[in-house]
Amino acid sequence: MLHEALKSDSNRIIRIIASLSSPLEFRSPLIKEADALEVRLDMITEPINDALHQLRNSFDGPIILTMRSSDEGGAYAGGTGRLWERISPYLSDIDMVDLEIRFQDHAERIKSHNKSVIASCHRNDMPGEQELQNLMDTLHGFGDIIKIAVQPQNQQDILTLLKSTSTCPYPVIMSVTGTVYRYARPLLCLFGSLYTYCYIESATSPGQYSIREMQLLSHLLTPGFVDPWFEGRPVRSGDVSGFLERSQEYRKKLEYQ
Ligand SMILES: O=C1C[C@@](O)(C(=O)O)C[C@@H](O)[C@@H]1O
Repeated sequence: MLHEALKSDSNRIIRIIASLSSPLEFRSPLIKEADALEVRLDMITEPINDALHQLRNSFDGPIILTMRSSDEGGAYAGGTGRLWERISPYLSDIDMVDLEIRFQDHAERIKSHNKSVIASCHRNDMPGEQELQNLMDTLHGFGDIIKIAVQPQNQQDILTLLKSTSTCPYPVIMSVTGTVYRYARPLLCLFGSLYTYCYIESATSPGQYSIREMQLLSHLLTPGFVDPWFEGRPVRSGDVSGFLERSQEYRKKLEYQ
């Protein structure tokens, strides 16, 4: 069980959205270890009013409602006309709605219900730097947070994504689709992406890490978890006495069971 100290550590900058594709996952003990939850309504066939209400009462982080279109990797083929009837019954128990560009006309109505909009775009290719910037501007036109998931083709694309994320003028979630460059998922958080998506029991997109895997990556990659050996001063000139005790104390707080 992830030690609470790990989740509460303000240094942890790789924050996890657990993407849920079945109400059975709502009852997982791992739910509490996510920073936010995404309910993939397009992948759920039965009504979830009661299950979502119970989830709302048991989870204190943001809950996102997503209806991913079949054109962008999801299972929803109902078009924009039916979207409102599908999502409106659940608005009282969620905080944000993920809206693709094709559904942007619903943004103001969602905001009028005091819900935030994650304006999203998912592509199986890799846009250039300028196209990425234009896409960010388009998404910012209707979203409180922008989200872009693209498929890098080479390491240069990864550098482009990291640079675009780190210079993005808006609150951004940047992700990669596919498995070849999945390692970029946690790195994008180190360069400014607000969250990375993971799964609890079944992946909702190729290349996703499980929440357990991402917790470990978050622990190992987040600057606050680097051994306090240097503590900002070179070992040679610093007084290294007490390092072992300090690092053992530090590690005690972060023990995994
Ligand atoms: O947009 C995203 C990111 C995602 O596609 C992923 O690659 O992890 C998973 C989706 O559920 C989510 O809505």
